[in-house]
Amino acid sequence: MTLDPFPPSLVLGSASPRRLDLLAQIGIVPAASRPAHIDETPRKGELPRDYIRRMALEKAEAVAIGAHEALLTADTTVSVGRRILGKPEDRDEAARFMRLMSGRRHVVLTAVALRHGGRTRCRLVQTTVRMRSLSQADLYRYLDAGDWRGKAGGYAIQGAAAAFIPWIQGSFSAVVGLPLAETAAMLAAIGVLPDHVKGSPC
Ligand SMILES: Cc1cn([C@H]2C[C@H](O)[C@@H](COP(=O)(O)OP(=O)(O)OP(=O)(O)O)O2)c(=O)[nH]c1=O
Repeated sequence: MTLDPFPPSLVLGSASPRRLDLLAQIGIVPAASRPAHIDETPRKGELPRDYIRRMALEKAEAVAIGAHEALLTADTTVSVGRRILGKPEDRDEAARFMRLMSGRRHVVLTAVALRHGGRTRCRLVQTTVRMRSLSQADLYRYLDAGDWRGKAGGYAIQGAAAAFIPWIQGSFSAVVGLPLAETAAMLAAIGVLPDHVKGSPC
């Protein structure tokens, strides 16, 4: 592989500590984090796939970058049929979301956008997740712990909710917020490589 001697400096357009941790897992350390603040309200009748792509792209437009920087943004949402379940506003909404997912499959969609040199690339990754039936006690115990805050659909597969999820098909890292295989490939295409690759002899 020919390595670009001047790869762009990576900016993570996110406030999510999970996205930073996921990037670190594959040896990518952004030079800066600049969260994107956008209105995340779905449009009337907007389909989940259209919505999630629009969110990642709007985040990619909302953050200013320099000529030698590349911007990575992402958005994760849960969909049950055509319904979009974003981050719950409060505990009651989280309870409604969990009841809707209990005992059935739902889809987690994550879109990743990468803006660099006047061009924006976007990838959408879909993962199907099965949640077992939740008893009232399961639900209340989970909600009391507060892990629903700031998570699409009101749960975190990387936390205690793992006990409710016997099966997924797709990308675990995408459910947590960033599909690592796809993101690594997008970054490699513009010369942003993991630390362990940068240091290796040719
Ligand atoms: C379904 C699920 C979502 N999530 C998280 C990933 C995302 O951080 C969050 C969905 O909200 P997002 O709007 O995608 O991201 P964010 O608000 O956390 O951060 P930013 O917009 O600044 O990038 O839900 C989990 O951590 N675990 C899960 O199992």
